[in-house]
Amino acid sequence: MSEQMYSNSKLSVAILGAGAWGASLANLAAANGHQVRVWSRQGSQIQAVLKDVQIVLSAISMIGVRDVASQVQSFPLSPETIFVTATKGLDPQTTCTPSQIWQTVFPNHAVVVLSGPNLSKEIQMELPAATVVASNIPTAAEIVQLVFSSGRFRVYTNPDPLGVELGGTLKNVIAIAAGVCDGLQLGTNAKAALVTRGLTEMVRIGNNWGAKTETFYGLSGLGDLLATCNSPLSRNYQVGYQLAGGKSLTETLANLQGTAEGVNTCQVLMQRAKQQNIPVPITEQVYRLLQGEVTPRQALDELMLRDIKPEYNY
Ligand SMILES: NC(=O)c1ccc[n+]([C@@H]2O[C@H](COP(=O)([O-])OP(=O)(O)OC[C@H]3O[C@@H](n4cnc5c(N)ncnc54)[C@H](O)[C@@H]3O)[C@@H](O)[C@H]2O)c1
Ligand SMILES: O=P(O)(O)OC[C@H](O)CO
Repeated sequence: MSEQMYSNSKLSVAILGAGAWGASLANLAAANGHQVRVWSRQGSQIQAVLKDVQIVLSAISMIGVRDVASQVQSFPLSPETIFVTATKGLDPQTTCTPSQIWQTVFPNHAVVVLSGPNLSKEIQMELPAATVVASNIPTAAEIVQLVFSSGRFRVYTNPDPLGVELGGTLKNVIAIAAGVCDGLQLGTNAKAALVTRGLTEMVRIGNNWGAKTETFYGLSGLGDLLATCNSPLSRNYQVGYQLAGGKSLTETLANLQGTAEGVNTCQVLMQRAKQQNIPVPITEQVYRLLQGEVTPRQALDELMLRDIKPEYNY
């Protein structure tokens, strides 16, 4: 496949998942003149949506990715079909990322990760935004870049799909902590410290996984961390904010519109951090808060009263 071949052509795109993010991405591709079909488990037959498509984009919540990938596997697709994953989560059974699941199920296809500071409500309002598409196969990322790029959605390519994917996934846990920080009215200094040390924690986990440090300082890492930690539109931020206000996790999730992936991601991360011996103090306090083991104030004290140490181990 070549980018040249695709640059002026209108592609056939299947979007799996008709939630907030799937619908927004469908609108962006359709606005560029591509033929877009959307599938959701409540609606049309998956077979009809997949027929003759060149791109399959998944915006399914993490909980459904493995099942949907194996459903897709039972239908014939051209070997040229590119898979794009826009899910920000980790598989609880294997700790795999969504792209690792898609690549395992479709080992001979190109897989592209799409991730960035992309609060879907703002994108639906046609406000300007930027994102990143990353793949081990650069031409596949370039094709996906062309499908979604427009005057209101600027798409960058990146050669580190794991780093791009982990940035979008790990920041959700820090966004829960940021919601707690604002809910407790801890101030701007505290928030700056939390987000900065949160980024350090993301880099530490990402490096252990094999991702590149510099990717976390780009749009899909720092960019998405800033967007999610500073916006009440973020479901993950909302979870932390409600917990700080004294609501239980069950009550908070019952009233939440859409998916807050950070809740599940936090459990998976703790499991992996323990196995790999990675220090993750913020994630650990978010985990204990979600488990009901500490109050938001106790979690804050635990973080502040750890042994003092250098900022970096150079
Ligand atoms: N909303 C955003 O601003 C945004 C932006 C970027 C990335 N994301 C990521 O995209 C993913 C989806 O987010 P969303 O906001 O669209 O969530 P949502 O809750 O609005 O929609 C989730 C979609 O996944 C489907 N789904 C859920 N469980 C399923 C299952 N078991 N089998 C099949 N389908 C299932 C739902 O039917 C729905 O179509 C999440 O991983 C999220 O982190 C969201
Ligand atoms: O609503 P959230 O917390 O899932 O965040 C949405 C996006 O990930 C922001 O980029």
